[in-house]
Amino acid sequence: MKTILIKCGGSVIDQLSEGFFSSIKKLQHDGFHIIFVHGGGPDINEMLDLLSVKAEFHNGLRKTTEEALAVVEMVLSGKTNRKLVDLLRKNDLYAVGINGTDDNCLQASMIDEENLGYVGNVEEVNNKLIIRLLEEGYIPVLTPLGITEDGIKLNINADYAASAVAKSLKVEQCLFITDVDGIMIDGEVASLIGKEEVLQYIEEGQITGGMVPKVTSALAAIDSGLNSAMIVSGKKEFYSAEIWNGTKIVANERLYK
Ligand SMILES: Nc1ncnc2c1ncn2[C@@H]1O[C@H](COP(=O)(O)OP(=O)(O)O)[C@@H](O)[C@H]1O
Ligand SMILES: CC(=O)N[C@@H](CCC(=O)OP(=O)(O)O)C(=O)O
Repeated sequence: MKTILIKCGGSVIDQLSEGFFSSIKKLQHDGFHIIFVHGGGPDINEMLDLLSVKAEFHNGLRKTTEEALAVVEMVLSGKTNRKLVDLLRKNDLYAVGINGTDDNCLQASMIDEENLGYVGNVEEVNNKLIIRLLEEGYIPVLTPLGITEDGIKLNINADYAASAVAKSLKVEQCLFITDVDGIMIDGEVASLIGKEEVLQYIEEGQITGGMVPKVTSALAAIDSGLNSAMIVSGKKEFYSAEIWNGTKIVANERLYK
C-alpha cells in the first residue's frame, strides 16, 4: 500500500485552499492512500486564554499540567479534529477522526515530568486501526495525544507524532503542511535541502521557532528510511502531475543535483 502522511499544522487549518484539497484528490488519483496527523497549537492557546490560563513553552513544547491536558484534549479532539474532518468531507474526501489514544494507537512515555508535565514522546505506534481504515479507503485524521502503558494520557507535539506514524507505516512521503511556502533561507524558499544543511541552518538561526520541530521530525523520518520529507504550504496547490511545491528535505542533497 502506497501511503502519504500529511501533518497539518494548526497555523494553517483555517486557511486551507481549494488547491490543497485538489492536490489530495490528485494524490489519491495517482494511487496514494492518505493519512493526516493534525496540530492545533493556536486553538489550544485561544481556549487557554479564554480560561485565563497562561500558555507556557519549554524547548518548543507546551508545559502541560493535568488541568491544561484536559483543555488540550477537549480542544484538539473536540474542535480541531472536527474542523479538519468536516473540511475534508465537505471537499468529498472520506475522512474519519481518531484520537491518538484510541486503540492505544500512540503508545507514549513522559519526556520530562518536572519541566513539561503531561507531555510525551511516541514509543510505539499500534497501527492496526489506521491500516484498517486506510485499506477501506478512508482518510484517518489522527489527534496527537498519546497514552502510557499505565493508561495516562499525554500531549504530544504534532510534528513528532507525524514522524513516528510515518516511520511505522513506512510511508512514501511525509508532508508538513504549514503557513509558509517552504523553508526560507536568505529570504527565498529553498527547493532542496540536505540533512547537514538543515542542521547548519538551525545552528545559524536561519531555521527557528515552530520550523525547528518540523525539520527535526522530517530528519527523523528520513533517518528511519524515508527518501524525503517536505515542508509545504496549505494555502496553495502543492501537487500536480507528479510535481511537488515546497521544500524537499533529503539525507544528502548532492545525490539529487
Ligand atoms: N527558515 C524558515 N522558513 C520558513 N518559516 C520559518 C523559518 N524559521 C522559522 N519559521 C517559522 O515557522 C513557522 C511555521 O511553524 P508553526 O507556526 O509552528 O506552524 P504549524 O502550526 O504549521 O506547525 C512559520 O510561519 C515561520 O514563522
Ligand atoms: C507538547 C506540545 O507542544 N503539543 C502541542 C500539540 C499541538 C501541536 O503540535 O500543534 P501545531 O502543529 O499547530 O504546533 C501543543 O500543545 O501545542
